[in-house]
Amino acid sequence: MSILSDAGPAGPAPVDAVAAPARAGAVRRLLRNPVAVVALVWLVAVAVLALLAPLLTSQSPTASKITEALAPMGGDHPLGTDGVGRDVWAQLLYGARTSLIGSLIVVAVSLLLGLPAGVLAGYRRGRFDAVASWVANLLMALPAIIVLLVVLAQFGRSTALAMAVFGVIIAPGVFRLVRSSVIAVREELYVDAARVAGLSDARIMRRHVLPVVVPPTVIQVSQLLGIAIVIQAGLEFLGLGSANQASWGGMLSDAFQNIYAQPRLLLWPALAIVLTVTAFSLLGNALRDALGVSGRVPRVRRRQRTDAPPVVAAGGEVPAAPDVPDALLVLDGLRVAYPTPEGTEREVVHGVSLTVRRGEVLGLVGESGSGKSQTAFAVLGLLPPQARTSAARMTFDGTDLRGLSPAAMNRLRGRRIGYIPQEPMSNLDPSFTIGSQLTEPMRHHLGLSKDEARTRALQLLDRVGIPDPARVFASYPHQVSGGMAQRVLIAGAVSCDPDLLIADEPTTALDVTVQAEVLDLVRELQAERQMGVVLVTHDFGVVADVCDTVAVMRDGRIVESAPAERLFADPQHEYTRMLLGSTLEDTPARGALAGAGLHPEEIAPAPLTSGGPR
Ligand SMILES: Nc1ncnc2c1ncn2[C@@H]1O[C@H](COP(=O)(O)OP(=O)(O)OP(=O)(O)O)[C@@H](O)[C@H]1O
Repeated sequence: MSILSDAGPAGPAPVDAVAAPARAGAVRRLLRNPVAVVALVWLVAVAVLALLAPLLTSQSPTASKITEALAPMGGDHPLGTDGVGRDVWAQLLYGARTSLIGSLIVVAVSLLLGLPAGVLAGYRRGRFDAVASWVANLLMALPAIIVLLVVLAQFGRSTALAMAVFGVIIAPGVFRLVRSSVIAVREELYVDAARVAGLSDARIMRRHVLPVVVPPTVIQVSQLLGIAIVIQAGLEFLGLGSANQASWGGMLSDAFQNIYAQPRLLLWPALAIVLTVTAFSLLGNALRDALGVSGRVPRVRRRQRTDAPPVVAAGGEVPAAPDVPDALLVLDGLRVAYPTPEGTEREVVHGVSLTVRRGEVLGLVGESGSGKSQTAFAVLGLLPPQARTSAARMTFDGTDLRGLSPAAMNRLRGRRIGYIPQEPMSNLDPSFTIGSQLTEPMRHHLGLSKDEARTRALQLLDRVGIPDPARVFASYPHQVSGGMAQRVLIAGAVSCDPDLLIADEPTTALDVTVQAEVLDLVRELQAERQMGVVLVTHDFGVVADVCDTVAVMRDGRIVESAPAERLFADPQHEYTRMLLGSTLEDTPARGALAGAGLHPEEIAPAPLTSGGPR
C-alpha cells in the first residue's frame, strides 16, 4: 500500500499557525476586551449592591415620611428623599433588586419556552415545527404593551406577573433564533456523519447541536436582560408595577412629578437604567466577538439539489433482485420520491434493485443526478424527512430495513454499516478534536473505555497511513489536510468492523495525487475485513480500479448491471456504451481495447463529462 505523506495537497498541516477553535479561550478573549470588563464590573456591582441592600442601608425603600419630603443629600439620607419622603439611596438599592429579578424572570420564561421548542422544531421539523412556528408568528403579531396592560388590568399590578407575560411574548425571538441555528447545523454533513456513526439523537444534540446553539443564545440573553429592564421601568413609570416595591421606573415617575423642585431626583434612576442597559448591550457585543458568532445563520448544506431536470417516471418492469444465498444487502424495487410545491410527487429513484454480497465491491455509477446518492442514503436511512421511500425488499444481512425504528437503525449504522462521505472536511465537526470524534462511536457501539478507544483509534490512524497518529489524534479538523481528513473518516468508518461499507464518491473532493492512494486503502481494508462495499462514483476509472460488479444508473434507474470485467468488455446498454465512450473519448474504441485483451485496470481513470465534485 502506498502511504500518504504528512504533507497533503495543501502542504504540511500548520498545527501551530492556525487559530484555536472559537470555543476554547472564549472567556479569556472576553476578559481581554476592556469594554467587556467595564460592563461586567458594572453589572456585578449592581448585583452585589442589590444583594447587600439590607446591609447597606437601614432605611426602608417604601416608607414615606411626608415631613421629610424632598430632603437634601446628607445625614440619614445620603442621596436625599423623594417627593413623599422615601429614601432615594434605599430605593436605588432595592430598585436594582426589582429590576434584576424582573429581567431574570423574562429571560427564564423566554428560554424555558423558546429553547426546547426551537431545538425540537429545528431538529425534528415536521408537524411540531409547523405548529410551533405558527404559534410563534401569532405571538409576534400581538402588540406586547396592550397584552401587558390587559393582563395587569385583569390580574392586578404585579411586576413578576408582567415580566412573566413579557417573557412569553418575546419567547418567539428565542424560538426563531434557536430553530434556525439548529436547522443550519442539522444540515451539516458532520451531523449526518454522526448519525451514520450510529450516535443517538440525544448524543448528537448534546455534542454537535447544542454547542452551536448556545453562543447565539447567550448573546441574545444578554440583550434580552437589557430590554427587560427598559420594559419593566416603562411599566413602573406608568404606575403599573407593584405599589409596595421599590423600582427604578417608580423613582423616575416620582422624579418627573418633582422635576422643577428637585431635578437631581431624575439623575439616579436614569443613570442606573441607562448604565445597566448599556452594560448588558455592550456585554452582548463583546460576547459575540469572543465567541466568534457572526450573527449570520450558517449556510444550509447542499443536499437538497433540485437542479437536475425533472425525471418523468416511465412505465416498465423493474428487474427484481435475484436471490443470492450470501447476500449482505438486497434492494428490490427501491423508490424514493419528494413532494413538489404543486402538491404532486417527484420520483427520483424508480425501482432500483441490486444485491451486494459479503466481500464484494459494487460500483454504483452514473451521471450527476442519476440517483446514486439517493439510493445510498436510503440504505443508510439518511434521506431528508420529506422523502418518501418504498421497496418490495430492502434487507441488510437478513434484517428488514423498511420501517426500522430510529434506535434500531442507529445500532446498525456505524456498527455494522460504515459510511465514507464525499467531503472529508465538512464531515468532521470543527469544534472537536479528531481523536474525540473517532473514539465516541467506538465507546458507544463497542463499549470500550476511554483508554481502549484511544489505543484503537491510534492503531486505526496508523493503519490508514497517517504518519503521526498521536498528533493527528490531538488535532482539530482544520489542522489536517483534506487527504488526511479523508483517511481519518475511513478509519472512523471501519472502526467498529462493519460488514458493509458505503462510500459516496470518497475521492471526488481530493487532489488527484491522493485519490489513487485513498482508493488503494479502501480496497485493502475491504479485502482485509471481507466487507461488502457500495462505491458510489461517476468515474469509470475508479470502477475499473476497485469494483467487482457495476450497476449503471440513469435517471433513477439501473440500466445495466454486470461483473466489472464483463461490463467493460461488452457493455450491453446504449447508455453504458455512451458513458464508456465519453470516458474513453481520447482512447481507442472499447471494442478495440477488449479485442486487444486489455484488462479494465489498464483503462486510464477519467471522470464522466457530466459528473463532478459537488
Ligand atoms: N431533498 C431533495 N428534494 C428533492 N429532490 C432531491 C433532493 N435530494 C436530491 N434530489 C434529486 O434527486 C435526484 C438524484 O440525486 P442524487 O443526489 O442521488 O444524484 P447523484 O447521482 O448522487 O448525483 P451526484 O453525482 O451529483 O451526487 C436529483 O435529481 C436531485 O435533484
